[in-house]
Amino acid sequence: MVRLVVGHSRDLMAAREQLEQQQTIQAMIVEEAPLDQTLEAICRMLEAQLQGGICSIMQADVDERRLHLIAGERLSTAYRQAIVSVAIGPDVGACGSSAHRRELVVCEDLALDPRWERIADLAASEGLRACWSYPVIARDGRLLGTFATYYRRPATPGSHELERIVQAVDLVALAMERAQDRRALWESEQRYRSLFTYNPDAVFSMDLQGHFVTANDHCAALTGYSVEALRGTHFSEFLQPDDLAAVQQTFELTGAGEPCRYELQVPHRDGTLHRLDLTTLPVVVDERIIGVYGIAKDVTRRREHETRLRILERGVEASVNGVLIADAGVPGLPIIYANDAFQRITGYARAEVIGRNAHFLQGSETDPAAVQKLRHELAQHREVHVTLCNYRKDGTPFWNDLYISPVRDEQGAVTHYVGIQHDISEQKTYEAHLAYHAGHDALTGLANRSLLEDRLVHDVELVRRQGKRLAVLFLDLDEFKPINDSLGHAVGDELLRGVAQRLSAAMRPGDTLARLGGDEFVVLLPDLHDAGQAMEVAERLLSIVSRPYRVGAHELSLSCSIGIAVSGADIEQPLELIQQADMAMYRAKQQGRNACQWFTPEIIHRMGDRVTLRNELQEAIEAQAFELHYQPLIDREGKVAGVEALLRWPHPLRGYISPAQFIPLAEETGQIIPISEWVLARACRDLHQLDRVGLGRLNVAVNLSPLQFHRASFLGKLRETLAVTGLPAPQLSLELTEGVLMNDTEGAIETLHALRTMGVGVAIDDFGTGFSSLSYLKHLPIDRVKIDRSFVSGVANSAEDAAIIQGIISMAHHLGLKVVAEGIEQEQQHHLLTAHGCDLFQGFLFARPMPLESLIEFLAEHRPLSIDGA
Ligand SMILES: Nc1nc2c(ncn2[C@@H]2O[C@@H]3COP(=O)(O)O[C@H]4[C@@H](O)[C@H](n5cnc6c(=O)[nH]c(N)nc65)O[C@@H]4COP(=O)(O)O[C@H]3[C@H]2O)c(=O)[nH]1
Repeated sequence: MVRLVVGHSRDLMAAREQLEQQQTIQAMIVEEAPLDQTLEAICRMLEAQLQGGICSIMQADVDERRLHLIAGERLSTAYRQAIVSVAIGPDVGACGSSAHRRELVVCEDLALDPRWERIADLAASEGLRACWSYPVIARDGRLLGTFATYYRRPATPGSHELERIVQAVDLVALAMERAQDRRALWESEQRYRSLFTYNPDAVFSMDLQGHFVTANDHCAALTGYSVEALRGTHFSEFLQPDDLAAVQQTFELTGAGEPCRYELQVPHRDGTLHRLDLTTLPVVVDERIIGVYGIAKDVTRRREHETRLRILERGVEASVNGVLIADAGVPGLPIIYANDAFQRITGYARAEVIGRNAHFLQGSETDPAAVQKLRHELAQHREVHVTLCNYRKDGTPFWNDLYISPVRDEQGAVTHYVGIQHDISEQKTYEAHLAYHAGHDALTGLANRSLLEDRLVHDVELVRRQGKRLAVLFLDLDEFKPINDSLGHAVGDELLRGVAQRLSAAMRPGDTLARLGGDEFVVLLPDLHDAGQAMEVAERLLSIVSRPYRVGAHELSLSCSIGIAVSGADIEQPLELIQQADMAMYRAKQQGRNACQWFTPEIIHRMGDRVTLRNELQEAIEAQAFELHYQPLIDREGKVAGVEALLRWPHPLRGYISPAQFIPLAEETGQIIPISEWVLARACRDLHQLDRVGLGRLNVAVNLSPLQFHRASFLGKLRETLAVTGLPAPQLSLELTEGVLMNDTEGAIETLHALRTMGVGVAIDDFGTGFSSLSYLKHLPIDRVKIDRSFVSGVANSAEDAAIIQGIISMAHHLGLKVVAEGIEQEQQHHLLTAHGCDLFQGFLFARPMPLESLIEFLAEHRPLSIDGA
């Protein structure tokens, strides 16, 4: 009984001890003691409960299908090392097999058990003979590990042992599961902490009132305040006043469970504004919203970048230049972008060009050298600028001034090419136009002086090498000026074009025909075997030019004078040939026009004369070295009816020089103006003096030069001269040639009316030699016409001249005009003219032009005088 009691109390003690051990282990589990320590404690507990049992625990790595030793201190180090990692498999010892089969595996005698073959010796040396392994399975069925119990003798478990083992395995499962849960929780915490800590954006949380609870370092960087300073601060303190209401609203929405996302400008502590992309989320714990999370991304730079990009993109889009972008990373450099201007310039729609290489714009006229340069530079990844001919979609060519630049990435590798194209077709056309005009005469389209000179220099060099000769023909029209003056510039221009056409048609390939201006043309004949050929050409041109022209209603005749200069073997200055031909032409003119003249050195002397004459004329003007002579006009009764003032130049060496010689030169040089002013003043003064000496108020006719008549100051000067000299206007007559009136007719008629108003008379000089007819006279406020001397000289012998004179006189009388005949040398002429009704007579027959003193004597002898008849 006592024994029983003793046995009973021993059981009780064992049970209590067991319970305490279990509680200790449960406490370790609850207190989260390290897993290996807890498991060792479980091993010790079971070893204490099972006589001779040695326990070890392995943890499963299901993914790798292995078991790793985690507890089993009672085993030797060598043995533990041997089983530190065991595969899970059907026949791998006791543990590998039980993990595989998920059931108790009993190896009763390790020495005999084939599953222990691999480490049978080791087990034997360890003194182990039996091993039972029990799988540790989680509540959800996962394999957690195995629990092994070794014996140093062959053994199989009885119910007692099994019961203890199952209890211990339950504790192992609990400890392992809790450890795994803890581990999972800790990992999850780490994950979320990482998300918070390492987030490149500012992450923060707020309580439901809007105070910061947590904030990562980026929040500090973004605001300029430390994380500590942020904590507890209300978000409103970081906002601009205008944003408060809107942010409050989104905060409330998020607080009510709705995530929000918006952009906001937030001032940094240093005053700079940062643009934030802000996301707010509710913080939900146990299905209850306890706060608001915020994630703020600083998009300031990105927005600035986007704005810049947008502006740039807009700039590219709106550019008047075509812009193409090609992908350098793809073979064939396909176009990936084309702007509107490209579409406008080329006519290709964007979709038609994307994906193609831009060389489809090239065509037959594209300069291969430009394309070569383009390819070469692009292959070197360099910028390139070329101007090349491209083609639009409709096939028309255009000039493309193209700049291509490589675009590089941060590593310097070329990723794209940007091509900027500028359609410079108009500019090219303009340049071609200018180039053409730089070398051509606008009126006739012939070469101009500049092109002529280039060709001359080139041709002289060529003929020198070929051993040939070159001739320069200088051609000047003979009667062009009067035609131009009388019929107007339009007719003159038409005539020049006609001449140019005829000359052009007569040229051979290689010849050059140029117009130097006015009525001067130059021909280069570069392919001469002998100089005689040049004369043949010149004569042919003379006859070509002299064929009649029809311009509008006018049938016109022209002739020309041609000077010829031929290159010698030793010519140094090719341009001299033009001067030489010019001088020869001038000589041809002097010799009666409509002629050709070779250049000879003797001509140079003659030309020198002309220059000398001009200089002497200038000296005479300055010294007022002219004289004025007067030739009387006689009326039908034989009385002196007036005088004509005629200019005389007493040359110190050459005696009196005829106005016919120097007046044309003076008109060319403009020297006629001071001369004319002197003549007018002198004539007025002289005639006024005649009156003062009692010889009466005689009319004086003064010749007017065209240049003088058309000057704006003409009438003013005339009034001034009359006023200064005191000559009454009715005593003055002005003699004009027909040509003067035809040129600028409107202005001329106006001037004539002004003269009539003043009382100054007007006579048409040299009547009959011009191109006009009498009919135009009726529109003119004139007083008289002077029949040209050439008709008067023929009146006695030529019936035709007599008829013309008769016609002129009757028509003039019909218009109320007086008729003067000049150059009367014979009585018979006077007689006939009187018979035809001529009113006034002038000529050597009555008196030669004479100085004023002689005129005074003449008048004294021929009294009484009258101005009424004039
Ligand atoms: N053979 C011949 N000739 C006669 C006879 N009677 C007069 N003459 C000449 O005929 C010319 C008449 O002048 P014109 O036809 O106006 O032609 C003038 C006139 O056009 C121009 N001229 C003369 N003086 C002036 C002047 O002061 N100013 C301007 N602009 N031209 C002038 O020079 C031209 C020539 O003048 P001149 O040599 O003085 O020549 C004068 C005169 O000497 C004659 O019976 N027989």
